[in-house]
Amino acid sequence: MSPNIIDGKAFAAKVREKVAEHTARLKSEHGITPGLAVVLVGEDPASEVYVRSKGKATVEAGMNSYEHNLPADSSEETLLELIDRLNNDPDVHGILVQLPLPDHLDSDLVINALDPAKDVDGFHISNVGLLGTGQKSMVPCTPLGCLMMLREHHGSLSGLNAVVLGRSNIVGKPMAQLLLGDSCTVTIAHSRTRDLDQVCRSADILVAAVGRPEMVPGDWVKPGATVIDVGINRIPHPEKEGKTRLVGDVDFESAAKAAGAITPVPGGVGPMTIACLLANTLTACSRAHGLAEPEGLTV
Ligand SMILES: NC(=O)C1=CN([C@@H]2O[C@H](COP(=O)(O)OP(=O)(O)OC[C@H]3O[C@@H](n4cnc5c(N)ncnc54)[C@H](OP(=O)(O)O)[C@@H]3O)[C@@H](O)[C@H]2O)C=CC1
Ligand SMILES: Nc1nc(=O)c2c([nH]1)NC[C@@H]1CN(c3ccc(C(=O)N[C@@H](CCC(=O)O)C(=O)O)cc3)C=[N+]21
Repeated sequence: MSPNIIDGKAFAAKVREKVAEHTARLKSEHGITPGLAVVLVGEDPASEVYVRSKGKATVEAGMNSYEHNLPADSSEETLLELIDRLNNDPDVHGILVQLPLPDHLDSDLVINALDPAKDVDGFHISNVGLLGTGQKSMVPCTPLGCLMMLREHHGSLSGLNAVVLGRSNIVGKPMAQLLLGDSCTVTIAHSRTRDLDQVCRSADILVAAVGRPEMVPGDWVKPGATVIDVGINRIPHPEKEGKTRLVGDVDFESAAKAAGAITPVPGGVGPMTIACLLANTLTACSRAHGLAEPEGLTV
C-alpha cells in the first residue's frame, strides 16, 4: 500500500484483536459475555449487508450477537416494546437500531427510548450532551474511528485546523466535538457554506462526510493535509455493465497526490466503524458491571 494511505482495515483488525482479548478476560475472570443487539426494521439490502457484517464481527470478538428483524410496516409501539425488552435484558449490553428507519417511524423518539448506557451508537440525547460537555459518554462509532486514526497518525492534534464537511447528527457534529476536544480549531462546513474550496484548503485535517460521490477534488486539499473520507457511495461501475463500485466523498486519485495521508474507500473509515461498535459494546459491558474499562478503546 502506498506510504500515505491510512490503512483502516489493518487498524480495525488491531482494535478488534484488543477487544477480543479483553472479552476473553471478562469471560474467564468474571464469567461475563458482552452482548450486542442489532435491530433492523425493513428489508433495505445495503442495511442487511451491514447488519450481517456487524453480527459476524461481534461473534468473532467472542461476544453474543442478537439480531432482531422487524417488518418494514412495524408500528412504533412494536419497536418501542422491543427496545424496552432489550433495555431490561441483563445479557444485552449494547443496542443498535439501524438507521435510517422507515419514514413512518420517528427516529429521534426511538433512539431516545434506548437506555443511554446501552446506546452504543452514542445517538441518545444524553450521550450527545455528555460528549458536548466533555463528560464520559458513549461516543458515536464512525467519528470515534476517525479520531483514533488521526491520533495514531499525528500524535497530538492540538492547534491544527480541522474542517468537517457535513453537519449530520451521526457523523459531522460529533466528529467536530471530538476534534474540538482534542484542541483542534474546528470549522463545520455544509451545503450553505460559501467558498467551500477555500475553506477546505485551510484544513490541516479534512474530514468529508457529505454523501456525494467524489465531491472533493485534489485541489481542495492543502498540500500535506490529512484527509479522512467517511463517504460510502455506490456508483455504476465505469466498465462493468450492471455492476456498482464503492467510492468515497473524496476524489481519491487526485486527493492522494496532494494529501500527506488519506483514508481509502473501501478499507478506511468503514471497517473502523465496526471495530468501534465492538469497542463500545465492551465499554458498555464493563461499565454495567462496575469493572475497569479497557484502555485506548474510547476517548
Ligand atoms: N463509513 C461509515 O462507517 C459511515 C459512512 N457514512 C457515509 O458518510 C456520508 C455522510 O453521511 P451522513 O452524515 O449520514 O449524511 P447526511 O446526508 O445526513 O449529511 C450530509 C451532510 O453533507 C452536507 N452536504 C450535502 N451536500 C453538500 C454539498 N454539495 N456541499 C457541502 N455540503 C454538503 C449536508 O449539508 P446540509 O446540512 O446543509 O444539508 C449535510 O450536513 C454518506 O456517504 C454515508 O453513507 C455514514 C455513516 C457511517
Ligand atoms: N445506527 C446506525 N449505526 C451505524 O453505524 C450505521 C447505521 N445505523 N446505518 C448505516 C451506516 C453506514 N455504516 C457503515 C458501517 C461499515 C461500513 C463498512 O465496513 N464498509 C466497508 C465496505 C463494505 C462494502 O463493501 O459495502 C469499507 O468501507 O471498507 C460502511 C458503512 C454504519 N452505519
